[in-house]
Amino acid sequence: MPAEYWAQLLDTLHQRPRRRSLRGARAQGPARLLASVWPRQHLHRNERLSPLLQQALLRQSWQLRQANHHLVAAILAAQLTTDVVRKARDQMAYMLHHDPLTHLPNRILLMERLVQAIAMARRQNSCMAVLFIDLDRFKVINDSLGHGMGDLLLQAVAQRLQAQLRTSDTASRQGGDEFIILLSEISNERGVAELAEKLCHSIAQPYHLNGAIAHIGCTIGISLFPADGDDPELLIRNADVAMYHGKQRGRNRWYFYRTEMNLRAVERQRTEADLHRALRLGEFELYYQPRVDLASLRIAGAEALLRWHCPTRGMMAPERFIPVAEECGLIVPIGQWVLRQVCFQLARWQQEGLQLPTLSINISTLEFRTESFTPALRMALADSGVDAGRIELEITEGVLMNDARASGTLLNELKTIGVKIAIDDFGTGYSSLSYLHRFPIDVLKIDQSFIRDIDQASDSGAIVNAVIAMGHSLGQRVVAEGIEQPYQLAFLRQQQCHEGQGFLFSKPLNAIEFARYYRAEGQP
Ligand SMILES: Nc1nc2c(ncn2[C@@H]2O[C@H](COP(=O)(O)O[C@H]3[C@@H](O)[C@H](n4cnc5c(=O)[nH]c(N)nc54)O[C@@H]3COP(=O)(O)O)[C@@H](O)[C@H]2O)c(=O)[nH]1
Repeated sequence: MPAEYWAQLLDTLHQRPRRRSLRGARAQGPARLLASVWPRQHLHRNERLSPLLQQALLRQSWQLRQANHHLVAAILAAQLTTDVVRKARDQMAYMLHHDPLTHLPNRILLMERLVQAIAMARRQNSCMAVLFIDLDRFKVINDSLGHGMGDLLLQAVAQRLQAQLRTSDTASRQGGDEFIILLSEISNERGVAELAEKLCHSIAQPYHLNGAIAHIGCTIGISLFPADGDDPELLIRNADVAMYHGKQRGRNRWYFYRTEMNLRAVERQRTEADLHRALRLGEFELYYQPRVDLASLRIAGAEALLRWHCPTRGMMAPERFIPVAEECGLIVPIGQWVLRQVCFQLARWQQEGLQLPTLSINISTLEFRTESFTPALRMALADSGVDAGRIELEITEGVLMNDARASGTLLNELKTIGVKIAIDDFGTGYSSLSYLHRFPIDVLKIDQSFIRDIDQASDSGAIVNAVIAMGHSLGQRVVAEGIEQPYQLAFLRQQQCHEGQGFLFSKPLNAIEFARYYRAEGQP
């Protein structure tokens, strides 16, 4: 055994450092070395170790090896534990930074990368882009095919997005059907536009999901650094504003952010706040547009149309505020106000001897689907004492066909109340003819776009003819909207369209003007 071995062994046995005293002895061989540290009686005269000591040393040596093995095992165990901990830590970090469904980076990771990309773009005096992507009509897929299919679709969309990007770009999912892409190195707007176009095209290709085929589009809003913002939040917000703006224009397209869009968003918020006040302070008024029986040219009824006397912005047409009211849910209390107002106006006119046969009301999707709708209608009818048969509810095709089964149930309930049902803007939406036949519908109102282009030779003329013929055969009254010209009236009368409405007869009038107009026509 080398002297060093024995020296280490003795160090271990005595558990104290002996380096100083050993230094000199080491050079002289094991016996000298031991003699320097070990009591003299354990050495033979020829300076060999006594058997007793040899045994003790071997035993200690063996114990030391055992101790070493335990130490190695402990180190290995510690190493294993560290690996498990590291793995768990890595997994947690991954989960914290990624969307569990698509495995794309989530908002946290995107924000980190945005911060880095902005810093880099600043240093290099370069540009970058943020693309806010929202799927069009994803809810319809989710509702019709189920949430499982919806999840598969989102995963497929994530893959298609990633397939179009470079490794330096980041595609992230924000939740729901919203994705954000960070393009960290862009040369010009044109390149971004081309990529956005490719993304729209790719997303719009059919999806084969567990045997079903789904179609979906997307709307993309784009903001650029540094032109549209110099921090992550602002870039995302402006891309979102551009996307939101796009949703209202035309879907499956991309839109660069423009400052005016933000003004529009601010305007929308202001409208929402003002609508609350309008309801509270009674700033709404109903106007009435006569509906004329085209055979006799006598007034057969009227349509109630909402107007808002906004103290700061003047008279507001419904197109400026109904979409906002629908989005924020205020259309429900506004609609209930309209219902009561219409019923009480009819009752008032009746007391004044004005016998208007029918008064129609526009009903929005949200109102129609709200549970309080039929109770509110019943109450308005009961409180005003008006005959339900004189009230007509105008509902669009879209409202009816979006959950046709529930629509059928609700329409039947409305029929038991006794009100009439009209399909508004007929021809512009999607209707299944079999449902049209089964639903208890009294009136089809042909959309004014067809009347505008009416002409014996035009497609619109052919469509109008077909709707009139269908109405006749299904026993439904057909009303043409937007009659402005005598030739349109002549065409409709020739085709035996039942009723018409439009500026040719009268614009919408307030209640006093309407009563005057009605009496001037010589009607009771
Ligand atoms: N949920 C509710 N929606 C409502 C209510 N009141 C109105 N609306 C919705 O707003 C839409 C627009 O209404 P308005 O600006 O009043 O326009 C109506 C008419 O003024 C217009 N019209 C009528 N005749 C003509 C014409 O000859 N030419 C022409 N260019 N426009 C004309 O059409 C509108 C009526 O259309 P319709 O409802 O399809 O019969 C309105 O369409 C409602 O959707 C409300 O109380 N609640």
